[in-house]
Amino acid sequence: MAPTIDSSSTTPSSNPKSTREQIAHSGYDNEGTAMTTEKRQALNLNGLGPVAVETLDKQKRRAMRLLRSKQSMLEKYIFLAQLRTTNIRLFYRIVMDELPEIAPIIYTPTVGTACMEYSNIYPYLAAPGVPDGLFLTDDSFDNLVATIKNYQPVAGEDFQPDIAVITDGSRILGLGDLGVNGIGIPIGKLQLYVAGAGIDPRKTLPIVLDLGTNNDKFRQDEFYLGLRQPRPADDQFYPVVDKVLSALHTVYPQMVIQFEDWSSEHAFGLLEKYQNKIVCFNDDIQGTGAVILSGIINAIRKVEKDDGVSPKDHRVVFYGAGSAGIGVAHQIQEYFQIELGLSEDEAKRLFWIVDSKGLVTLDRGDKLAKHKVYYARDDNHGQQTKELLDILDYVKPTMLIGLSSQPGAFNAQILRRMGELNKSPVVFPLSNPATQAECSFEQAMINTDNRVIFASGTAFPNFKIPGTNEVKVPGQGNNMYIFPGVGLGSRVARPTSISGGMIYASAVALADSLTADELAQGWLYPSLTRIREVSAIVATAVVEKAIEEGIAQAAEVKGKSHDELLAAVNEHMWSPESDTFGVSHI
Ligand SMILES: NC(=O)C1=CN([C@@H]2O[C@H](COP(=O)(O)OP(=O)(O)OC[C@H]3O[C@@H](n4cnc5c(N)ncnc54)[C@H](OP(=O)(O)O)[C@@H]3O)[C@@H](O)[C@H]2O)C=CC1
Ligand SMILES: CC(=O)C(=O)O
Ligand SMILES: [Mg+2]
Repeated sequence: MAPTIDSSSTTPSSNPKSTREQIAHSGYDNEGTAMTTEKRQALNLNGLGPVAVETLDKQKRRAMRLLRSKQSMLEKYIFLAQLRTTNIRLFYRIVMDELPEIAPIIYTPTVGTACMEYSNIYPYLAAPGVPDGLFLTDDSFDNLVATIKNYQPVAGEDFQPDIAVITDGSRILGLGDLGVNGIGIPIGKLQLYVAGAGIDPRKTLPIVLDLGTNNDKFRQDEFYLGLRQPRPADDQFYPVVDKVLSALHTVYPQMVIQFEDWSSEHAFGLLEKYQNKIVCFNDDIQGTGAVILSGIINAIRKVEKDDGVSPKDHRVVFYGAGSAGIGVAHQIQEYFQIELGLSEDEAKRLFWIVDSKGLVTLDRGDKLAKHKVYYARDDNHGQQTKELLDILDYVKPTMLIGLSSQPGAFNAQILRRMGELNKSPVVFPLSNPATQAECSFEQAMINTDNRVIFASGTAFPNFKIPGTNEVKVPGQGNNMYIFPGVGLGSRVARPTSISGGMIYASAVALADSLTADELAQGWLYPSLTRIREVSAIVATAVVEKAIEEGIAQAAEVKGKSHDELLAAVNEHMWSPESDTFGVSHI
């Protein structure tokens, strides 16, 4: 509990030092210039700042002016990170009000730069004594439990997290193995949980499991802050992860765990092992699968309406066969089976998967990773195709989906070919951050005579069609539209596990969440400015599916109508104004 303050009096606290320290060490308690004169007196802060008492809105306008004056995106990231640890309320007011401007700073693409630089900037990000993430490594079970309990973001307040995002830093966006520097990703994802789905910031737990790194450059960098050792082999890796997850589950049995940016060689195995044991999901496999299915549903509807293409006539090339590519393929396949009535075999035959060695086939001669085998083609008659252009000529796809982290892979020739093959080619270069994207929106527009149906993982600028006043807005196919709603829905329904049905329901709900105006503009995804409304829709669908499947444990959701569930979901949402933040409620 926070130090007790007599709310009926303005007498200085009997222990002013501890109160001051608490404010200095907690962005949850510090209101900065918004603190009333009465509170300042009660906390014995007289003379420790200028007299002005400001509104949150005025604080926000000043902070935005300073933020916009910063030259580089990394400086903006650092500024916001510092703001977050010194004044949480102001930070989230800004993130929520200005999400389209702030998301590219706290999330992709800048979070990628911040992770690359994390060891250089870490000491300057947080206020002294304020933890901004939990750093775990291989240890005994008892020590892990003690370390987990040691993470208390608000001094003296009982910490009961709703959601943890955990990475081992082995595949950070499309930037590879960044070791302990990967902590920036769970931090950024959880900020979107707060801004996008109203998860209480005091109930979020960002975790990096530092088991070393295979990034030689980092291991030799004098400023690198993680363990300077190679990553363990699988016979060591899996037992350590098991111990860590058991410790987390022991301390916080109700907490939802989101796996994030684990290398594909482990991501599938971990999901398979834990998805029915603990309440967890893998964002790169399932969150990405759902968000891209949602965009594809709207693309299918659009080309059917505009060009008369039958949904069953789509052929999809996946460029990239990692956790994201295969996760997306499975999710779209489910749609083809459920909504279009195709058999499993018919649906799966509409997909061609490409990895670094070319088209994935059963007779290619190499040992395929387990997650690729299901989609490996057996109808290639011995022919192996390596180049993407040849693959396009062979498959004649209607859709090209990039999850390869290969910048420029969708070059002018590839894009032109997609434009020749289709009236409205669907091209999704989804790799992150923007430096890793397979192509930009501008390139896709120019090389398809502006006919492309487009979504990218990182937001690209709008495109003004030359010689006209028409401005086209690119879609952003990023799992940030899904994971906040899945987490919130799981928090509300308290399911025994997060089922495939719940993930599928989240995708369909997102696809159906666009307004008539958004659809009329040809958008595939809703505006980010509506993220809370959209997350509530997604979360409600998740809760309803959990109830339908009989796995929801929360008694209060059972027997409720759709509107009642939507209201219950909205009631769960935290907002900066509704929070009194420890000592500030005097
Ligand atoms: N938009 C979004 O919401 C999301 C985007 N992503 C992005 O997706 C990307 C991939 O993530 P993930 O699947 O986990 O990563 P992986 O590294 O596991 O997968 C990358 C895949 O791309 C393949 N690849 C590499 N080079 C080539 C090449 N020259 N030609 C064809 N294929 C190639 C790899 O082949 P091989 O198997 O042979 O090595 C591998 O199958 C990342 O950039 C990530 O940021 C991820 C999640 C969400
Ligand atoms: C968005 C995301 O999760 C990724 O690029 O890994
Ligand atoms: Mg990810």
